[in-house]
Amino acid sequence: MPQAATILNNPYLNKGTGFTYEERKELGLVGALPPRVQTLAEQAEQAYQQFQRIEDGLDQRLFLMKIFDTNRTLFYYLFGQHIVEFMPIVYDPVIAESIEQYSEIYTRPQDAAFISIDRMDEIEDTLRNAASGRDIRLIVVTDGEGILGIGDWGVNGVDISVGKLMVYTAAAGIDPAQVLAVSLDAGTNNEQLLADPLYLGNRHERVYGDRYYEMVDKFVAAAEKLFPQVLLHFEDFGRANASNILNKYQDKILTFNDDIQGTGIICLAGVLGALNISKQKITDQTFLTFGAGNAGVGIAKMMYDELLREGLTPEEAKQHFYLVDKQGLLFEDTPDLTPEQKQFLRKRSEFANADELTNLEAVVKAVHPTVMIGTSKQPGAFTEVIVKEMAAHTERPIIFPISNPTKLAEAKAADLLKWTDGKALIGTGIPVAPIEYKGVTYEIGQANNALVYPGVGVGALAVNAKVINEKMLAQAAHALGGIVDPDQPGAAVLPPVERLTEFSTTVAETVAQSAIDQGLAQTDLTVHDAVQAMKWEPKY
Ligand SMILES: NC(=O)c1ccc[n+]([C@@H]2O[C@H](COP(=O)([O-])OP(=O)(O)OC[C@H]3O[C@@H](n4cnc5c(N)ncnc54)[C@H](O)[C@@H]3O)[C@@H](O)[C@H]2O)c1
Ligand SMILES: O=C(O)C[C@H](O)C(=O)O
Ligand SMILES: [Mn+2]
Repeated sequence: MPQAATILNNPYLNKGTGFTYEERKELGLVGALPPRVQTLAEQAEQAYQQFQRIEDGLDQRLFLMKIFDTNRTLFYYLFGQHIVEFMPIVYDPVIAESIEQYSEIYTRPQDAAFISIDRMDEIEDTLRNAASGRDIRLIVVTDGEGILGIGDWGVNGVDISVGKLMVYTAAAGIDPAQVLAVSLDAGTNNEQLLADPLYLGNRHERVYGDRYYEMVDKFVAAAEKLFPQVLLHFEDFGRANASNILNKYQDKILTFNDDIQGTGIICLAGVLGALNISKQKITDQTFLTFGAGNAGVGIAKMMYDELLREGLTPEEAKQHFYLVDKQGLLFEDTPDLTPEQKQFLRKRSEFANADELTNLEAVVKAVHPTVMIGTSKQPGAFTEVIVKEMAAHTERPIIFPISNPTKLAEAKAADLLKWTDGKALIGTGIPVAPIEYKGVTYEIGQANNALVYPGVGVGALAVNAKVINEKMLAQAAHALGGIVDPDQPGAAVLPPVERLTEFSTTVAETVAQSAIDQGLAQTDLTVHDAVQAMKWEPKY
């Protein structure tokens, strides 16, 4: 291929009209671009004007992806300038639409690595080819089985890996040339995809069990071999596999599961922020988690560990938790429990009406939660009756309906404020604009793991941490909670997305310091220098 085309088609190298005349001469680009040389700021302004002419969210995303595909510096410059506006388009909730339509609207692989369970001998080549000589430090991998709350989307799920990585760079500044999105295609049980002639993944049912774990093992081994300093971020795996994978690798390699641990930290941070506002203690709270899957149990575990750190015994701490799933309140004799759910079961003898506790309303009446978190994928499950019942027994109910995307949220923030007369302390999965209620402007915290995983990952990478452990995660949660101004009327329980880059640095430094303090870091740099050294800036 002639040199001009090679450069102009490489998004890591291409500056488009940003190439100076000298560069054009040097690189063999003379005449291959319109004559005018633009600055990055001018290119961004032109792109933003085009963006503003597009109305539909998915079309806006496709436009931004076109820039991502052609000029990654321009993409991140633009993203950095419009972070609040672009987050819901590049990431959740619009990313859900792009995943559902991935095969139909596919144009480019976006540098992802596509691993197939049917070709396990090609795993190493796959990673090597997708990396194309890049020094990979961060992989976001998904098998697409539990995409947000929308279920099994097979290979289409790769978009969540691409999207999560975009947020990493925008928030914590990791060099986009050092990241790799990976799809593990074990098949899909999504009938719609299996019947879709355009579906781009393996057209067979999902493989579980030994062969599945053999694929994961081979992927992990190949990734560690090719990229010895890599962090493996697992995203949107199904409930049956996610914890098994985490438990298998978390003490051996640098890895974490975002849905279990990232979500746990952001919810702990949100609860700490809420308690700063209500001036209450975490040890006085009663936690109800509705939807006890990856996120739900991960959240309960993070809160439970916090109660232990506050000095409660395991027995005392457990008394603060109630898990509710499809079966209702989870008891010791409830059928079909997952191993993770078994950490937080209740005894039927605690209740006079245990057999009636098969739905959320009955459980809320019986246990009077002060913190209620929704990770159930059941839209509208936090009804007016339930929320009013909760609010009748606690001054400032902490309510986080965080199922994604928008259509799956357990409640809308505006309704929660109305039903509790402005008392609810709210966290939502997707961004929500400020809400006026009785003369107060309520800022709504976004309890989405995106506010915290970039800092955690980059902090761990910055000091070459050997593992990511509970202590680092807890300290990350506290670092975020501390950024809230609790005395402002209508204050949010979490810091605003417009300060994402600032608090991602705080989280990164906290995690890096924690790794050093625990003797788990491998660096000679100071924390500040190490985190700064990870930072890539979009500039020519
Ligand atoms: N805001 C965030 O940062 C964040 C992070 C992770 C997950 N989530 C959201 O949480 C939701 C769950 O994700 P996950 O990864 O835990 O999925 P999961 O499949 O592991 O868990 C979902 C749980 O909900 C339960 N459930 C299903 N129907 C129910 C019902 N009628 N009543 C009660 N429980 C029911 C399932 O049995 C399962 O245990 C998704 O919508 C996801 O988008 C949000
Ligand atoms: O992707 C998100 O928006 C958050 C979370 O990881 C989820 O699965 O919903
Ligand atoms: Mn997720």
